[in-house]
Amino acid sequence: MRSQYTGTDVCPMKSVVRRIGQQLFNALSTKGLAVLVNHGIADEKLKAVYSDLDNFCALPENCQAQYLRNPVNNHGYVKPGMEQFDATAKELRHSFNITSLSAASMPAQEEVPEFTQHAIPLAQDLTNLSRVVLQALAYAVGVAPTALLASHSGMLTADGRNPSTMRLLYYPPVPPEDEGYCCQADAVHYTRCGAHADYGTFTLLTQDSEGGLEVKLNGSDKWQKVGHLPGAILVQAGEFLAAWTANVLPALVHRVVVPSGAYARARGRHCVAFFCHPDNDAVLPTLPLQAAAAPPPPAFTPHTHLTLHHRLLNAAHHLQKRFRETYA
Ligand SMILES: O=C(O)CCC(=O)C(=O)O
Ligand SMILES: [Fe+2]
Repeated sequence: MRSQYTGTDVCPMKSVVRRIGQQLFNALSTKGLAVLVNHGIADEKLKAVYSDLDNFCALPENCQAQYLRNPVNNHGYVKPGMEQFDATAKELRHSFNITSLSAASMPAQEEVPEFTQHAIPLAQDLTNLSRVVLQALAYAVGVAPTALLASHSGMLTADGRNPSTMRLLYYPPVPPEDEGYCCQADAVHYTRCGAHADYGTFTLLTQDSEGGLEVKLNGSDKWQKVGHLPGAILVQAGEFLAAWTANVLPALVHRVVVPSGAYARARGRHCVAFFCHPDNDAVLPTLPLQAAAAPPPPAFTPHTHLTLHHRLLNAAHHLQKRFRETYA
């Protein structure tokens, strides 16, 4: 059924999508985070992509260099240290951002044999799942069912009108606390991913079982660990959704910490994040819920504190600003 979706088509199972919308809205408004199960994306597809990224990360540096991120379309490889959310720590993370599905923009067959065959269908699945989430959200916030689909119509179309991105992430093992580069001498503090909120509408996040993801749930200033629920996909509200809903659906602040204990530190961690963004020229309707009093903004952080000025920036400018702040 999914393959019938084209651009702004509405998912035919209206009552199901409506119910999902209500549950999503409740979870995102009270916590900033929701969990999707029975979404139809097989775990094998994720594992295959995790392993392709391992193979990419094992390539010689000069070979990886051909695929370095292009700042114009945000597509490509981001090596450790190139993107920093936290200026006080060195972030140990390899990412491969995918904003174009053309085979030519993927690692070559001779270098990582099945990268393209695995990444493209997964990106299509996550785009389709994002469409269901968009439609569900539209019901929940009381706008026309097609309103959010229409303003996110260019996801992964590679024509430059929508910055949505599927990102593959690999966090390499780190030495035990009491030895190596992670501790003393240079006094540099290392982490896996510094605290931030994502920039777009929402993020779909899948992770392996290694742990380390922590969140500040709406209204709380305490970091809480996100456990691993096999097969589940997390939905995290982003800054654009927060701005559009006047913080009724606040952006989720999250980070990934280096685990403690030699065993856990000796293992790498994998994740796939699908950042769902509006089209660059999207004009979203005013929400009926904006008439209601908006809750106070979350306690944290430099990245989520959206001023009126930010809200007036269009989605594309906001994203470019965030890229300038975080990419070397
Ligand atoms: O690895 C993760 O679980 C989160 C990654 C992340 O937050 C990001 O890339 O924006
Ligand atoms: Fe994130």
